[in-house]
Amino acid sequence: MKSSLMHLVPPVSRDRIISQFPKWYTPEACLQFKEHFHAQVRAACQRSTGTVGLKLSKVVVVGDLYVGKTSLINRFCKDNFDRDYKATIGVDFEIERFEIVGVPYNLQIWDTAGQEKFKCIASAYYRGAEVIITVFDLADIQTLDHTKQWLEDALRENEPDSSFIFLVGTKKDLVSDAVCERTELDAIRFANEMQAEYWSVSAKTGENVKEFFSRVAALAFEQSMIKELEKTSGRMAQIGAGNLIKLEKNLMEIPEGNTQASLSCC
Ligand SMILES: Nc1nc2c(ncn2[C@@H]2O[C@H](COP(=O)(O)OP(=O)(O)OP(=O)(O)O)[C@@H](O)[C@H]2O)c(=O)[nH]1
Ligand SMILES: [Mg+2]
Repeated sequence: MKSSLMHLVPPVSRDRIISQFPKWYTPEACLQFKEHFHAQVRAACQRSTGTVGLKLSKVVVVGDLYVGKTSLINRFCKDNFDRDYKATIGVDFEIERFEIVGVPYNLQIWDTAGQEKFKCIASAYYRGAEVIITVFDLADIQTLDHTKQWLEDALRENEPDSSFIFLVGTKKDLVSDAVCERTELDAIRFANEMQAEYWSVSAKTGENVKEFFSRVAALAFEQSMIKELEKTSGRMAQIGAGNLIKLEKNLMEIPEGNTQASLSCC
């Protein structure tokens, strides 16, 4: 039964297969400087029999109207770009399939409306976001000022410290390198205050779009795997301060000689 169902699912496209941890955009505003997946996560992925295949993380994209949220998502999910503006009404979502360290994984990407009149509809979908992407327009600096409010609204609907936060400057193609660099300085300051990782992208040219979503997927995947390991090992796993993970030997297959694994995530 299982194998016949497997045949119905087309393979994940090559550029959605992640085996190395994708790199950050700038070290000045980076959530985690890791270069590899956590050892326990890799081990769990190798043991995985496919039951973790239904993994899905919720991503919510917020920001002012016209900043390019829909365009960013469409560039990544459909590889297209529409120069005409069609306002998002309420919310919309896409599911994007990945394979991370051999394990099938999905991002459910929620595109929300930036227009004030749709805000109460859109905010009903903020709950349970593992990732919050706050978007502004590199060519319209005022939209950066509004990102903190968008983030605050999204965080209000979620448990404290339960979401990864990204700040994304869009329309990189519309600004010169000098303007981009200047705006990035402000954006990086904002990102640090918001405890967000920063990226500059262009939906028009596609610059940094795949890299950005690969990074989102890898961070969200690892976090959800760690949560699952914590759950399955129950009392034994504990995430300590500074993102240290400590897992007992018998359950987590730690090499002989170590009484405890203690690996920094960042
Ligand atoms: N040159 C350029 N234009 C862009 C880019 N991204 C979006 N745009 C344009 O900006 C306009 C707004 O883009 P949308 O993606 O619809 O904006 P939005 O944030 O989804 O807007 P709402 O749905 O109203 O919240 C459209 O005309 C897009 O073609 C980009 O990277 N470069
Ligand atoms: Mg939109």
